[in-house]
Amino acid sequence: MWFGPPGECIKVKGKIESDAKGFAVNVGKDSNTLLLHFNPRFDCHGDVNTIVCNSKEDGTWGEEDRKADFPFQHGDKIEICISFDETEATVKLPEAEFKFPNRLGMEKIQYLAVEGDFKVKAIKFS
Ligand SMILES: CCCO[C@@H]1O[C@H](CO)[C@@H](O[C@@H]2O[C@H](CO)[C@H](O)[C@H](OCc3cn(Cc4ccccc4)nn3)[C@H]2O)[C@H](O)[C@H]1NC(C)=O
Repeated sequence: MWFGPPGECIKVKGKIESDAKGFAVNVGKDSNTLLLHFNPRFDCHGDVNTIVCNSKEDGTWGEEDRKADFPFQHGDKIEICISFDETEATVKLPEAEFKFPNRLGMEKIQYLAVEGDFKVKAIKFS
């Protein structure tokens, strides 16, 4: 099942564990080819309260992009809305929005994975 860019968004609804160290939302072609690895870190890999974004091409990570804002707290129930076009991916949260370049020029995705300390409640393609 392919998911295309024109104005669609992937909504991931869930709850951040109360003792979360970090979680990640990955979208792309498969686990080795990611348009976006969106990885909020509460305390892991030496990062505290930092969102790390990256791409992955044939299994190789790209250049990390660390965001300034960290609009997450332990135990939060959130909805993350991911959309993208030929130039960039957009991650929309209730009070924040993050952009990440579409480095791979991906035009549609067929892979979504949520990992780490996040309890998925619902996933919606709209
Ligand atoms: C300072 C020299 C070493 O640099 C460090 O190199 C690490 C290894 O490449 C970087 O960590 C990796 O960053 C990647 C993004 O650039 C990914 O986040 C790598 O994690 C992949 C992954 C996901 N998961 C599942 C998961 C996800 C979230 C929570 C719990 C499990 N397990 N491993 C994560 O291991 C880490 O971000 C990087 N730190 C810096 C400051 O550059």
